[in-house]
Amino acid sequence: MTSEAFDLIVIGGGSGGLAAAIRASKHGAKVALLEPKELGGTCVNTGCVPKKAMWYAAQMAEAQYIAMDYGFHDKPGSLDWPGFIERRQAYVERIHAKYQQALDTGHITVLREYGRFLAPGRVQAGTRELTAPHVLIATGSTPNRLDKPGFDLGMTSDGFFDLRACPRRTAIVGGGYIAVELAGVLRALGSDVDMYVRGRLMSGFDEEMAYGLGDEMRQHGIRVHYECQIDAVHEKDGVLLLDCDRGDHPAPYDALIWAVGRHANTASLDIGRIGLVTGDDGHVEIDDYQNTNVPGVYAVGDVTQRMALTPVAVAAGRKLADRLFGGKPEAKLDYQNIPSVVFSHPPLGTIGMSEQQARERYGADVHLYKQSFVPMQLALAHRPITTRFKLICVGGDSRIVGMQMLGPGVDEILQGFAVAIKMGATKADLDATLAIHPTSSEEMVLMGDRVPG
Ligand SMILES: Cc1cc2nc3c(=O)[nH]c(=O)nc-3n(C[C@H](O)[C@H](O)[C@H](O)COP(=O)(O)OP(=O)(O)OC[C@H]3O[C@@H](n4cnc5c(N)ncnc54)[C@H](O)[C@@H]3O)c2cc1C
Ligand SMILES: NC(=O)c1ccc[n+]([C@@H]2O[C@H](COP(=O)([O-])OP(=O)(O)OC[C@H]3O[C@@H](n4cnc5c(N)ncnc54)[C@H](O)[C@@H]3O)[C@@H](O)[C@H]2O)c1
Repeated sequence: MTSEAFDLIVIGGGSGGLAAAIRASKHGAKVALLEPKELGGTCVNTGCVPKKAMWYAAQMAEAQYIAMDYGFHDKPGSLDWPGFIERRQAYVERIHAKYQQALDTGHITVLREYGRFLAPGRVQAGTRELTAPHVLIATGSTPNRLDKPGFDLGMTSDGFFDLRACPRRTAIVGGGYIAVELAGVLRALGSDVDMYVRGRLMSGFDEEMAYGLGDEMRQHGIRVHYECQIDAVHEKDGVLLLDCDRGDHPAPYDALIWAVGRHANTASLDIGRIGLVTGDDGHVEIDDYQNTNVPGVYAVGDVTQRMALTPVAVAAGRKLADRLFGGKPEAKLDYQNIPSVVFSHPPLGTIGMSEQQARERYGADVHLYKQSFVPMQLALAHRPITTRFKLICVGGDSRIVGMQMLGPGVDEILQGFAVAIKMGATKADLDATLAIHPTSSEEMVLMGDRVPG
């Protein structure tokens, strides 16, 4: 086996790995990147990008009904699903090409192979052996399936992206990001959707917002079954039947989607050889600087299970490259106040703490401001989707420690407020900002008195 020396070996060409490799090459490092599949990883190929494309299609489907309410008399049409998938895939391929170009510009050696540790600074890639003082694990995660009878009859989010038509009736198991997002998309595109949720929707999110989302999803025609587990799945006459622990006998389905979390991709890495420490659920343990327990071996992104979001993987990868090669020995990602949007129907935006987390940390010092309203666009259409804004504040100066929003448009509203919160904004800073009228976002700077309690 020939051996080639690099400054950095990156294992995984998804969001985190690409960001680290490209940034390190800009700092002059000689980099090898290992990726056996398409460039871009989960986000580009089976995550954010195709998901958002489907979400946009779903928004278009809904807009047709709003347009009819406004007096446009055309009948709503249904999506040319295969045609749209082609358009979606063409967009994804443009992203692949852009990544390839950036890798070429950085003179990064790309090997379309799985990486496997031979020793801490030695990695096998097919028939080649690579060495480097620094190795980054950025191998991401894979969707879970539960281990119960008939469970292989269902698909995961990966399978959803392979669909070539809208299933007539869909069951979704899970109540997290992927479950609520796919439920909203499928419903809007014409599927009859049931959700089976072990506890509540979006656990870890602000409870009031999560139940608010459940209410809106119900209004949207999605049946949400709370505190319900599926024990087995059967196929009969071409349809899927579920056994539910509550003894219900749900209707037959054409498709079943498992959205029950993801596990870290470490199996292919042979981490036993280097004594890498992983957590109970298999994720790679890291410190604040993305160091693992093995000197010279780092990890970023979903494989660490620390806020499994693309911008987090990207920022962690870039900070690490800056620290190792960019003369910034203290560079690290600040994991506080990371904004996130769930592309549900309607979307849910969050930054900072939920009310429950704030009360646990600050007790009686927590106070709230709330606003709810029907957005003008929908009031005109007689579609009473309620937008909910909630500010979670602490202290005499009402410093904002959490901002929660649920409603149409919040996916684009949150980012600007996230800047303010990162800068330490107080309620008085919002009050001092003039409204942009008439918008939904203006309600965030027009909130009245504290909510009692
Ligand atoms: C359906 C869905 C929707 C999502 N939507 C959003 C969203 O809207 N916004 C958002 O911020 N996040 C979203 N996410 C999460 C986001 O996709 C991930 O957080 C992000 O892709 C993580 O990047 P990563 O680099 O850690 O891993 P990945 O992007 O998964 O990349 C890991 C790469 O490593 C490769 N690999 C694995 N093992 C090896 C090996 N041994 N050798 C070499 N290569 C290997 C894999 O092939 C893969 O390409 C979504 C995820 C899903 C599943
Ligand atoms: N818009 C976005 O930014 C976006 C979108 C999709 C995914 N993501 C990221 O990807 C990650 C993975 O998404 P996800 O939806 O798979 O995970 P998740 O952690 O958000 O949700 C997992 C769900 O599965 C349920 N679950 C787990 N084990 C179960 C069991 N044994 N039986 C029944 N239910 C069970 C949980 O209760 C939870 O409702 C997310 O945490 C998020 O970080 C982000």
